[in-house]
Amino acid sequence: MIHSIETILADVPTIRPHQLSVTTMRTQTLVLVRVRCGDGVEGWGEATTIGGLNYGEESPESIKANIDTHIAPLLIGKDATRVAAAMAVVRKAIQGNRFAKCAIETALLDAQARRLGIPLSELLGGRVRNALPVAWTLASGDTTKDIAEAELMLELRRHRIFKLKIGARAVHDDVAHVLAIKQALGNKASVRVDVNQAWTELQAMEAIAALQDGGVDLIEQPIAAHNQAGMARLARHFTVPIMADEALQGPLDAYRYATAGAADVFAVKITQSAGLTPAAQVATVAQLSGVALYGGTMLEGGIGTAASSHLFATFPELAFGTELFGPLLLTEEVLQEPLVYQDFMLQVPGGHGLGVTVDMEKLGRLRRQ
Ligand SMILES: O=C(O)/C=C\C=C/C(=O)O
Ligand SMILES: [Mn+2]
Repeated sequence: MIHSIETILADVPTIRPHQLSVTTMRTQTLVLVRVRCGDGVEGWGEATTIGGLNYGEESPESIKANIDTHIAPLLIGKDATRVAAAMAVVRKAIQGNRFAKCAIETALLDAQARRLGIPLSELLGGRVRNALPVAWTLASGDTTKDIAEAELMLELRRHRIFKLKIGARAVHDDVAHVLAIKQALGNKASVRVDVNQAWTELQAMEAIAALQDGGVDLIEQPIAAHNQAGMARLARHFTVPIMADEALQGPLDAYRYATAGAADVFAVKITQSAGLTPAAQVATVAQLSGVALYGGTMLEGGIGTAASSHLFATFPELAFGTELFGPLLLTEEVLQEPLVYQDFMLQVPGGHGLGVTVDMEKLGRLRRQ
């Protein structure tokens, strides 16, 4: 049975400032959940988010408080081998708190997969691939630095798909920034943008026309998450694919977006979907409705990145790859063995459960006491 649930916060500096339209990150606060079971098996999950409360409505501190106070007590003593039943109790009793729910479900599924001696992916329907393409985000805030960084990533054969964070500057300046990078990289790389909701629909109409002409391959969440009708107009108006990210807070949003034709692509995020199971439902809605898929990140460390990789490995189609580079943005590694990134791909861990192990000595030094 479930013996204990511990939520650990660890502040890790990023390798460089990471500028989004909603915040500039210099550290990432990892939110790790450790579940220990009566049979000695333990499972891990992650609920890391971006910029405190700048990006979403849960913060590391609120996630820990709500797990410790409201969620863990529901689960202590429950049967650890019946994950769906345990999560049904949580989903019935707890409103919202999607990131917290994801970390709990991941930890329970990690433990159960370890108990069964199989990789987590095989508990999620089974993987169809062992490696995933991984994009890199250029977000230093300086066009010249971004171009140099992209050239380095190409040379290292680590990334050839680049996502540019824009929306903080004037539309004209952002467009010039993106086109300069696309110009510099040519067809050696795919260049995409993520606006993180920053534009009005009118700004998006003007900017996306220029980006489409400039050879940009994907436009992520250009306008407010609540403006579904606007996203549908943009998706119909442009040939460049429009991707929904913040708009997708679970399978019901996916269903509404798919039936309204409000996006060409869905960014699947396990935390934003409130868990691996609902994230799989988001992907199924996409597959059934002809919406393409992209594996998103919340800049998690190794635990959340591994969990996402196990789920994304089960998707029959993953037309736009993933952005599972979170650990590469951090200056400290919390896993005993880092995830393997090579030949522009992330290797989906083998082994039992998540297939990774936390370095407790390292985490002990990084965690908030
Ligand atoms: O910040 C990054 O580099 C990647 C993704 C983060 C959030 C998002 O996709 O909105
Ligand atoms: Mn995004």
